[in-house]
Amino acid sequence: MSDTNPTTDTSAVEIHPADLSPQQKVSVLIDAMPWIEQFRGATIVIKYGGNAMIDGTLKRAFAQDIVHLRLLGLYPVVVHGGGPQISDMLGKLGIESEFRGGLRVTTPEAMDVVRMVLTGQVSRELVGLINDHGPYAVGLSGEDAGMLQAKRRHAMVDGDPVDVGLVGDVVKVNPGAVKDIIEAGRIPVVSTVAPDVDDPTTVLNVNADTAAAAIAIALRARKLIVLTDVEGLYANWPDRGSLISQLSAAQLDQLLPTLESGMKPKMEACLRAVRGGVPQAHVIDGREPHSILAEIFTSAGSGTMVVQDKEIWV
Ligand SMILES: Nc1ncnc2c1ncn2[C@@H]1O[C@H](COP(=O)(O)OP(=O)(O)O)[C@@H](O)[C@H]1O
Ligand SMILES: CC(=O)N[C@@H](CCC(=O)OP(=O)(O)O)C(=O)O
Repeated sequence: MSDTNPTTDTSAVEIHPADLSPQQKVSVLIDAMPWIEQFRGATIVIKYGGNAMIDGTLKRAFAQDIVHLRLLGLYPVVVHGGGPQISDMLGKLGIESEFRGGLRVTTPEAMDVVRMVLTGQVSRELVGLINDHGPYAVGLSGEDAGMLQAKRRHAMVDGDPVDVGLVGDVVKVNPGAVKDIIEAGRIPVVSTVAPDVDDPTTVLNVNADTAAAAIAIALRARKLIVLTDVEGLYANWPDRGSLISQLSAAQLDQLLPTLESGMKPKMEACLRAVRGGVPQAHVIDGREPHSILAEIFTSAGSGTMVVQDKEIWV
């Protein structure tokens, strides 16, 4: 593969386990073994986007995959979003909601709702779904044990900075609390609200993709996996034939200015993670049941993988 052309892959095969012969089942296991061995003991940060939380079946499959990772000896850390859920609640409460440059304009009134929905609704639901399998999940927010600190930021619209209210970027991660939970054999589920580094009594709304990248770097994770509602990154969105299966950080750097909001923070997060020392960052399809397992434990992988510049696979 050339240094400038990311690989594209459009193949999608749907097979049910009952359709496999015993020999095929054994080949699947044999294919998975080296990956299980390679990632045993690894911390994997999984960002679960609000748009990927489509229905109960998918959410249960997600929770099951997270528990499978733990049982196979990996250390999953879930960082969740909840943009659509926040918008729904703001709508129900009659509070106007607007995005500028991909960030929600967050008034103090809206911030109360963001915090309530992320920590009191989305986190509780995910913790409950994971704990259906055993007492694994512990929910915590960026406010707990000083885990995250954020600095207020602007959005960029047509090259100009625009005020978006109580919105921040993570500037400091103290991973102690998350590590304690992992060491206790449990699964941290993180909500990305964070105290303002310049005024700790104020809490800021943080984009969950970029927060997940910062957490992955601080935990020295082996992978950041971002689940969303498309197969991965398309070179020519919305051309479904242009899915990129892998690209280097340098290739992504070149592509970033061409990307639209939605995918832009996700790919910025992947770039930040890889440049911050995370060996691989992935964007995968959260609408596909068990796409996390397909990504980690199959040779083909799934979605789009961003790797360090020297690691591009041919
Ligand atoms: N180049 C691209 N490749 C894939 N998706 C893209 C691209 N550009 C824009 N998008 C949009 O980005 C969306 C994913 O971002 P978003 O809606 O913020 O997801 P989430 O809630 O999972 O964080 C996709 O559904 C798609 O509409
Ligand atoms: C500043 C900002 O825009 N914050 C996001 C936080 C939630 C989020 O990122 O959720 P998804 O991953 O589901 O998009 C918001 O208020 O929607």
